[in-house]
Amino acid sequence: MTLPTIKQVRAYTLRGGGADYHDQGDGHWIDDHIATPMAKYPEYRQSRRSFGINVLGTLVVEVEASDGTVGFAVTTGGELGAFIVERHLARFLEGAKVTDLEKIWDQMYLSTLYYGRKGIVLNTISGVDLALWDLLGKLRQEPVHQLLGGAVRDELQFYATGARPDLAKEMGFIGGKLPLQHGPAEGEEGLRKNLEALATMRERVGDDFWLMLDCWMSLDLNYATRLAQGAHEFGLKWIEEALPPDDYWGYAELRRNVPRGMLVTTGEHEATRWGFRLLLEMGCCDILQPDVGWCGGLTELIRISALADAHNALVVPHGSSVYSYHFVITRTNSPFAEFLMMAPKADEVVPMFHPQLLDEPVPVRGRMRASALDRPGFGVRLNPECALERPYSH
Ligand SMILES: C[C@H](O)[C@H](O)CC(=O)C(=O)O
Ligand SMILES: [Mg+2]
Repeated sequence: MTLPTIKQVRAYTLRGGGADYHDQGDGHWIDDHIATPMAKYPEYRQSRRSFGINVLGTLVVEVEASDGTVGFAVTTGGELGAFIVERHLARFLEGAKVTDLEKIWDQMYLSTLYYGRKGIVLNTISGVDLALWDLLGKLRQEPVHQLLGGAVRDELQFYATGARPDLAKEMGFIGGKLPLQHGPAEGEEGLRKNLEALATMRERVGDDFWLMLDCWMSLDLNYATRLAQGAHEFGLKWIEEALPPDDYWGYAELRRNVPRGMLVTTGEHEATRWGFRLLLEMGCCDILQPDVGWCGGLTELIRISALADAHNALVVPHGSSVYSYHFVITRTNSPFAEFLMMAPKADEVVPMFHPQLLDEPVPVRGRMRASALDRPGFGVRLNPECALERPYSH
């Protein structure tokens, strides 16, 4: 079978929610006094947008094949990502075979090593990689999960991240992950409020519903240990991203410190097989949470997942909508998935990358049939009502 070659790569930016899911308006739960590493500065405590959590915006990568078929993907990356795609990475794609995913990944990664390795560069490489998978699926008229080896179960099960696990329970999710609101700078009173919020939620959801805390890199080892110990009586299932992502040593110690049965999870701000290898070999966590749009894309996630499996660790990707759904359904060591509640009050299910994608599937009663993913590529379209800008070209 002769497949076309890659004719052109284009990068666009988009604002307003979607892949940069922190880019929301006022009154959204996701920006309401959430503990962050910046919360030690009181002026940046109430809102994450105040310190720039939404400065990047969405990056849209389009890859057009010589027969006119277009694959695309969205991730967090905005104008910086667009520059990297247009002025640097495009050269490794244009003229290449559409099946050259491994070679293209290797060239993108190696050629950016001198300024890349993690962060925005890996977000961008992920976006290009996901657009290539989408293109390949469209050309072969197969969903990406089929290209990955096929579904290992009939449906996905989701836990929900948001301010209202009690409503998530009513909506059929298997668990709820609350954002931690107070960091160490808010002292003993903050710690008490954090535990009270968990206790209140436990009371509302009853004993059998999973409750987790997302600490978004905001704590230190001592505080995280005390929080975990205090949270044990309220049945906390896992403590997530308690420490800054570079503190591998702290995570290893936290994992030894937490009460028996409580899990330590992290990885949404980690990238590549080498970053995850550190987390695994140092015994930092029980569940790895790579974001498919940030960790190096699907091509890299396949490697991360195999490495995790050999260490008996689960992989439950962070957010990332369809890019995560197509992966999780194909892996036995990814038994469930995350759903980020993007409704401002976390009181209804809206597509995670709303409004940027059309045909984005959503969980119904906390579940998604594999058949909901049975369209070519990732099965989504760009919403033509969202205004694309192309800041650079080549
Ligand atoms: C709620 C968290 O602070 C963050 O916005 C999302 C996240 O870390 C997660 O979904 O996990
Ligand atoms: Mg998280």
